Amino acid sequence: MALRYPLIHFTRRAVQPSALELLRTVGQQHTFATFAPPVTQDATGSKGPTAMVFMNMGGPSTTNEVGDFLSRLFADADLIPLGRLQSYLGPLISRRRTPKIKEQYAAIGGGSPIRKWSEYQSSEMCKLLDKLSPETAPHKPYVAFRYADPLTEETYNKLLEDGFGRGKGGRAVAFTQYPQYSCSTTGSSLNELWKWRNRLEGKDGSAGIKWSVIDRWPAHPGLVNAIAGNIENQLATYPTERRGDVILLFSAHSLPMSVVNRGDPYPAEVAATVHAVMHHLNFSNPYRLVWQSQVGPSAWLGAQTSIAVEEYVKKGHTELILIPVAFTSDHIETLYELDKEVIGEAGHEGIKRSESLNGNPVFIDALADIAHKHLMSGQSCSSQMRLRCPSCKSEKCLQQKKFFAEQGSLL
Ligand SMILES: C=CC1=C(C)c2cc3[nH]c(cc4nc(cc5[nH]c(cc1n2)c(C)c5CCC(=O)O)C(CCC(=O)O)=C4C)c(C)c3C=C
Ligand code: FES
Ligand SMILES: [Fe+2]
Repeated sequence: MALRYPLIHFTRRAVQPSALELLRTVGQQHTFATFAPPVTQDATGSKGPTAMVFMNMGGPSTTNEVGDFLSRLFADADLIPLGRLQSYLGPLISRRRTPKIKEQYAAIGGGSPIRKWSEYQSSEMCKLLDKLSPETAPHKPYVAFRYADPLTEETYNKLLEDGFGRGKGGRAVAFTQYPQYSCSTTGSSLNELWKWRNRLEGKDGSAGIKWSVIDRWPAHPGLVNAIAGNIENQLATYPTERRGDVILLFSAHSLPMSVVNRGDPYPAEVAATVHAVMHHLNFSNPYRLVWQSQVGPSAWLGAQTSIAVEEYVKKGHTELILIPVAFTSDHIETLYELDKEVIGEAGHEGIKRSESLNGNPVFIDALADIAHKHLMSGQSCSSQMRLRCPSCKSEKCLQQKKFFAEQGSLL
């Protein structure tokens, strides 16, 4: 069998809180021990508490966690299908890849900031949501990662300890933090959530947690506004007379062509984000969407970000802004791949990057609005999520989608 992953070549108000402020805020999160167990309706008319579960891939918080992170990632057949050899090849590839990736995390400060940002974003969003949606308050923030702590299993157990499910009912919203849906990212997180739901609550799930899913939000006006604000901030650093000629290079994590050809919705949804941002900016600048972070020798969706920058420089374009568009916080692919490799190696001071969303208050308002609209809609998931990829053969996808769709109306 051919080895697909051969052993190792393999704003507006964008004021970011300081690390200290962050710690303080996270420390002030609602402590759930004080919450009453879920009820259908309390004396104030609230149907809460409502658990708001932020789903994402996660990342190693320290370099010591890189090995475990990669071994979970290469064990995920929804992301990297290695067939019957998965349990043999996955650990082998991840072990061989660990030293290189460890160095990259060391170079960006010793770990991924994703946990810190996810905890901050979810707790800030819940505070806003308590005001926007008293009917479903209080809202309790949770984070469930696919490959790093807190893992989905741990978070599901926490939900049960906190009085949701197992005969007590209660409502939880699985809120993907990937704005654009891919079966390799959000799909994988939902498969994992569904797996732990079956293992920890049993398949019949009588008075189990009532789940609904926010499965995509690629063109939400708040997301668009936050990305556009960051671009405008960076554009303002160029001289006025040349500002309109700066190339805007939107960059998203690529997908293997096998996933694209299966009919994955991600490329079209990323393009929808880019178009909405450019519309918001009144198409002020020339732009392109390019794709980064290809791994291994198989064919991936292009044009590749690093090559696009090199080629534009060769054509004499040395003023361009790279814009991360498919991830909501910093990670090695912004801080290492874009900043150190692509921009660092290009060696032109006119080549810059717009900020990631991180703690941007415009973005946190957007999260609250997305969640509020979802809670008011009563929908268990979007109609788009009910449809499988045309060439999907996965029984897991079929059952998972059926489960979430059958949660029915939540009003
Ligand atoms: C929306 C974003 C992402 C998509 C789509 C995605 C698909 C995808 N990724 C791999 C393989 C790897 N990804 C790795 C790291 C990684 N991936 C994303 C995002 C998406 N991936 C991020 C943000 C990160 C970095 C996390 C961080 O904390 O910094 C890795 C591990 C790193 C490495 O070994 O290079 C692999 C491997 C595939 C195969 C895939 C689509 C099928
Ligand atoms: S792979 Fe897309 S629905 Fe199964
Ligand atoms: Fe990835």
